[in-house]
Amino acid sequence: MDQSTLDQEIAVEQRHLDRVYARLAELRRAAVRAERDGYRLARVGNFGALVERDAMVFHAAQRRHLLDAEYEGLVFGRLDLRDGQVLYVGRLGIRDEDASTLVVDWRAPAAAAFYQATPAEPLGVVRRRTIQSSGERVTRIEDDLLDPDAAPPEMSVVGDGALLATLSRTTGRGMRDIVATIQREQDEAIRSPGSGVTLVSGGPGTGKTAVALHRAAYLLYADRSRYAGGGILVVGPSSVFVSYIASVLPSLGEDTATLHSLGSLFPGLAATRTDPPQVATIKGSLRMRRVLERAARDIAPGAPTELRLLYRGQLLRLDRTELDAVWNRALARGARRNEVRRAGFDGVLAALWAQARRLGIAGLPEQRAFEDELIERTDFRDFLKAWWPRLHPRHVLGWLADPERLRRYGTGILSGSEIRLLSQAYRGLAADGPTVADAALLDELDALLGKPMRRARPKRDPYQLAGGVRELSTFADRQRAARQAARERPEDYRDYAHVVVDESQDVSPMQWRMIGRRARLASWTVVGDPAQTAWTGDPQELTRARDQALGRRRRHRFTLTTNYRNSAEIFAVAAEEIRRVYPDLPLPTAVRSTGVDPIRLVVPPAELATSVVTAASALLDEVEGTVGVITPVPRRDEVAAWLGGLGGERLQVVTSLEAKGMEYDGVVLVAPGEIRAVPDSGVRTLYVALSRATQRLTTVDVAE
Ligand SMILES: Nc1ncnc2c1ncn2[C@@H]1O[C@H](COP(=O)(O)OP(=O)(O)OP(=O)(O)O)[C@@H](O)[C@H]1O
Repeated sequence: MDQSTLDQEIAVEQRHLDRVYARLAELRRAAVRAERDGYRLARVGNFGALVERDAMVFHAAQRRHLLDAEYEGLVFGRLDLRDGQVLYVGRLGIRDEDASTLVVDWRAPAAAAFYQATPAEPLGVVRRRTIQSSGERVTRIEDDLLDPDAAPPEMSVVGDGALLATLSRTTGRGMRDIVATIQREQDEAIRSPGSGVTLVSGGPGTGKTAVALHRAAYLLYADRSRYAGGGILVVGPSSVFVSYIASVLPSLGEDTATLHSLGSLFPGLAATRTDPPQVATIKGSLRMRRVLERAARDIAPGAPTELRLLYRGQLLRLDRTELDAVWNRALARGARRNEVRRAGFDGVLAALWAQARRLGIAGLPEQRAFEDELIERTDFRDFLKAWWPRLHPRHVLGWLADPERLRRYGTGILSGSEIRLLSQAYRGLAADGPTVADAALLDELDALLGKPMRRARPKRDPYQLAGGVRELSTFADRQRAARQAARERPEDYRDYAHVVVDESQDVSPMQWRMIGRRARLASWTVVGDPAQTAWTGDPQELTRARDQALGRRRRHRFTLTTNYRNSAEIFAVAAEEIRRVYPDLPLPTAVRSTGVDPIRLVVPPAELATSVVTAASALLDEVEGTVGVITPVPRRDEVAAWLGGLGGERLQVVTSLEAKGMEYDGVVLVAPGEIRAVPDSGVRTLYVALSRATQRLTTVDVAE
């Protein structure tokens, strides 16, 4: 391919891009005009005009926001079809003044061929072109000739593959969007039906996360009113991971999805602390539900065990047995304790009334008046509050820190050694706060305790200012408030229209229940890789819990087979590791080779610190992007201290568990032997850690 042909082809695409950006500028001006007209309308001053203005300004502002957000790389593809038609594919659809199509949205059916056409099945596409640009300038084009027989003689074909070019680029701190280079098997999963459950599996680096996020964007495009209305919830394993992927959805023009880590799904919690694997396994087991059921019905610590009241000179007394009888009656048949407090109180009043009658107290009024009299008394009200307090799940979780209570709740459900382990783990609860696994237990307790009866607080209206005027001062405020209103749902919102679960192999049975509570009306996308699981509990229990959450919805299965992340040299090391436990596991194929083998160091314990620091500095010099230092869980803080602030923003220290789903250009893996030695899940966790790097991997092991 000579330079002049390439220049000519680039010039052709530049002309189209110029037209698109000129049209974009026009559309943007129109949006600004609509906003201005909206404000003018406000001067009319009546209420109807104000409401109309709100709507007009909001839509215009939204449109303008979208046009601004999608500015970079707006057009990234071109299809030359057999019938001579040319289609441009981009981040959003744009029409010319005469309604002819300038750009097709990548999610539209017409754009599907861009991702699905292959030489074996060209789907009417003769040439597929990927266009890269910077600002408004075309910088590079790459072609695939899919149907040579149908190509007109003057058609030129340039470049040597957009995919590999994208893959060799360095990574920033966030995940990149791959909208220009989505591959066919990925596209099929992205566009699978919105209903039911879409299950996507595949080895490390096969694009499961990328697919899940692009699918969320696709669903929002395909049926905006349904998915933006109900909302899409994306659940990832850790907060490190959630901040890593958070950049992708806005870059796809979507900021309406809600992202949560497993530790932040329970309202008001942002747990990042993890438990040792054996403890996490106990906390994740469905048996915990039965343990929590017992706790949720138990008397609160320090609650009075009898009631004594002096009434008109006579002692009224309910002893423990009588109180327990009232308690059990009120809590019969699965009633939820916070919701039946009133029934408990009524039971106490009824028992006292019966006693007063038996005692034949002189001047006893009617039952109603007797009860009113007691309820007025502070000592009686204090008793009720202490005997049947309104409980938050955190209170009840806190009871598990008392070894005697835990033993009582766990007997016959957990083994003696499990109770001891759990008891030890909960010793730190008050000081360190709940762990990630506790989030699911809090959520379970919330379901068991029920909602306390409270008067509902009026919901805040983002447009409402003091004095009841629906007004906002500036345009920026209005835009921010409107976007926030779309995203901000009540803290315990549960009616999502779609739920995406990433790294699903690490969701414990109790966590499946927690997610399931938010997905009763939802369709699902579930992505994961069983070979990367850290779960060490009963696999059947895990399947059962997952199936229960997913219900009877129809399942659509997809498998991804190409590893786009690791160089072939790096993935070979990871593959060797996982083969120890799964000799026959089908593994993905890594498409890219760097010609650089990973470095394996083994050093005496005293030299570990200096070796890790040296290796990290070397990688910071060698790669342009990020370096991850992955450590065994107990060593994280120690290793972070060795490294000080080395590398600044470019370097991140994470544990082998936090590394899940993450990606770095260079990885230093500290003490892989210690990660492998963790019972049951060690090899799988090491496999995850070994498959995080795109360019360089150095492992630093400790000599025995
Ligand atoms: N079609 C593609 N074009 C370009 N890059 C891609 C493509 N598919 C995936 N990638 C890149 O490959 C890397 C791995 O993708 P991703 O993290 O989604 O994989 P994963 O299957 O979730 O991995 P893991 O299971 O190891 O966490 C990312 O950098 C992603 O951007």
